[in-house]
Amino acid sequence: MDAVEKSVGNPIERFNTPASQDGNPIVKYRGVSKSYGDIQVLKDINLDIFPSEKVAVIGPSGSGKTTLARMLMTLDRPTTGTIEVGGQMLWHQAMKGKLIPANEKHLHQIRSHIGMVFQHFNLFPHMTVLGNVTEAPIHVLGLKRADAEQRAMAMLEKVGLADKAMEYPSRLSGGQKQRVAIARAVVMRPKIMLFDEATSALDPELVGEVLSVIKDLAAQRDMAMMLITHEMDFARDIADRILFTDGGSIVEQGTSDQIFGNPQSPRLQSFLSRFRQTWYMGGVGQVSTSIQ
Ligand SMILES: Nc1ncnc2c1ncn2[C@@H]1O[C@H](COP(=O)(O)OP(=O)(O)OP(=O)(O)O)[C@@H](O)[C@H]1O
Repeated sequence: MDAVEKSVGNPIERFNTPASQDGNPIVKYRGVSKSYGDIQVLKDINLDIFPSEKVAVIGPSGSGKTTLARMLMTLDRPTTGTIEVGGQMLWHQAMKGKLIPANEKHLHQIRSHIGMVFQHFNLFPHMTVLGNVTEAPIHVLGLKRADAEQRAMAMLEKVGLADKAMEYPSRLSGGQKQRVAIARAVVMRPKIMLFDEATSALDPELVGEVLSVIKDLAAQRDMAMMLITHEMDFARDIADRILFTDGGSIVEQGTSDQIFGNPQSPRLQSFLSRFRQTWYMGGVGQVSTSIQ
């Protein structure tokens, strides 16, 4: 056991399953670890996320937040441990301790339950906004074009971009592109949406419009969300539960009042004090609520 592991110990857990949940998590991580060569990036993660629960993940740069999400997106595989989505295993333990993927058809089906929004929007530049949002409903869900367009227009309405349906991405602002990316993911009606620093690549004046769309979706939609963010106020406003990661472990988790108002672990206290300092140093006219 290395020095970091010793100091981590068991996570500080002050989170009880909400009374409204039926006890069946939509996502289950069990003993998930990830190493790149000799470097252990995630250490024995155990995590349940419940239907419609909004979970924010905060922590210093390099603490493993994105890796945690990449495993769930099936973009990368755990070195050990298992992850289930909707009761289905993403990766199976195979002989001699090696992990093998679920078969392609199975993975494809599970992936359709997971929506993802990244820092970079990755829209198809040669398609209109409407084309971007209807692509997956037509080709993955097999909807008829007219049905897909009706569903897509309703989503574009929700993100405030119905009037841009026939525009090409190159004619949109960064904030608008990210709202299209959100519409494109949510139109699939996923069981869980992952947002990985969805506003980090945006100019500061465009951040608010994207956060506000995500907040609206969180309030209206009966789907779970995992939100990796450096925006502390956003995490506080939106999350039912906040996870603090450091050194590849979930060090502490709780409600936003617990995490921000009464942090227990010295590492979370130190992380938040840096944030408060950044906030304070933002000074007049530019109050920064994010840290890197
Ligand atoms: N493909 C890879 N090969 C080697 N190391 C990697 C790889 N991907 C991530 N890492 C390392 O894993 C650690 C965790 O990275 P990760 O991106 O999950 O952190 P993070 O908390 O999301 O950071 P940030 O807030 O800066 O995005 C980092 O030290 C990173 O350098």
